[in-house]
Amino acid sequence: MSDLYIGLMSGTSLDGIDGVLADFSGPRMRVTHHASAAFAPALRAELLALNTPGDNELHRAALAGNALSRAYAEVVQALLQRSGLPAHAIRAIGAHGQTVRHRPQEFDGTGYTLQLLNPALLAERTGITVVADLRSRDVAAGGQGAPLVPAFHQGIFGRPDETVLVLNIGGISNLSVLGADGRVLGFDCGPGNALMDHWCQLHTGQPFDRDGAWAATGQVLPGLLTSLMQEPFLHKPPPKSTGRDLFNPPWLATHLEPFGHANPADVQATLTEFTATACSACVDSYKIDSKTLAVCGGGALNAQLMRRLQALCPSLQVVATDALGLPALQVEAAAFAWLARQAMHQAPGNLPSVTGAAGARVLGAVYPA
Ligand SMILES: Nc1ncnc2c1ncn2[C@@H]1O[C@H](COP(=O)(O)OP(=O)(O)OP(=O)(O)O)[C@@H](O)[C@H]1O
Ligand SMILES: CC(=O)N[C@H]1[C@@H]2OC[C@@H](O2)[C@@H](O)[C@@H]1O[C@H](C)C(=O)O
Repeated sequence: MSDLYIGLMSGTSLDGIDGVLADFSGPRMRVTHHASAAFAPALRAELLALNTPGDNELHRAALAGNALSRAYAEVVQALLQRSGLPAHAIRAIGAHGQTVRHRPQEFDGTGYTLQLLNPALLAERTGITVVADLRSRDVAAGGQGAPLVPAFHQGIFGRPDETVLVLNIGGISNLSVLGADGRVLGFDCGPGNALMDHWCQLHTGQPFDRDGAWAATGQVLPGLLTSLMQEPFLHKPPPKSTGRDLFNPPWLATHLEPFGHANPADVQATLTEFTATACSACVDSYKIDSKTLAVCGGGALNAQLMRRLQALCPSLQVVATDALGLPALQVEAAAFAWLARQAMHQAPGNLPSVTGAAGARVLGAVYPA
């Protein structure tokens, strides 16, 4: 049996799907192929709409899950084509799905986390075993169900001689603290790109601020930054996770109200500074003997954000994970390939030290080929 897995991730940025083909047969996992696909505009709009309560949600969510699964299957086909491998060479696909609600430990004490997908359709279309719904078991065990990547980060980036810090800046940002002694912490820091993307789309028609070039033309508004930083989530101790349920356009609008006539470029500069400040505050509490802050996710490509992170973390060298051997845009998808492998080996995928779950658990539901 091969030791090849596919990981598929579509995250809170809602920009599209990242897929990797990962080979676990050597001493270190190796990504051999990467493919990505932007969402079709109608699918993106529907997934975004499904993040908030609306009419006929169950039906719409089921159809969006089907459409997403077809789009996932196309990314799988692209990976197979690029690698020249047949479907049966792949042991399993780890498929994240699209988070549309994330409310762990709320309401009835357990809460829920919901990633849209039709894993049965994905297995049917690809002929490959699918591992999906990778967060629910951790939530059922009293955990946050997120972040799940720290255990994978430890295997790839951990070092015996320093505490390595890995910051993922997707729609939401999360930090992994990889202790030299093998202990791992991790939690969501708060905003990543989601608010910046929303503001950029609204005022420039572009889906994101390429390289942070627009933000770089603005001036940070100190009053707005102070107001944004007062969000209670940012001051809660871990374990903690968040999402678009909190950091969304209405949340931003409330904070913007007193700054009604602000220059849009200044607001973009402030949102970029907000992400950098919220992340650097997390880093500050955990940097101990660290020398490097390794950044992954699309935020690593935002040059202005990276400059601001470096300015706010002067004792660390801020680099994209590319410098450590895994390109920033491949890390999350690779983590879901690893999570699928864990599930297929009946091995735990979560870290109770990160999510707060009652114990280590095998994550995911398996849909055989
Ligand atoms: N060249 C670039 N310049 C600035 N920002 C960029 C660039 N490329 C990507 N991004 C940002 O990265 C985002 C995508 O990041 P990523 O794919 O890591 O997010 P995600 O996986 O959806 O989120 P999450 O980690 O929260 O699940 C885009 O929406 C955009 O904001
Ligand atoms: C519920 C959910 O989808 N959470 C995502 C999201 O995107 C970033 C951050 O919020 C993180 O907690 C998580 O993703 C990564 C892959 C994780 O679980 O580690």
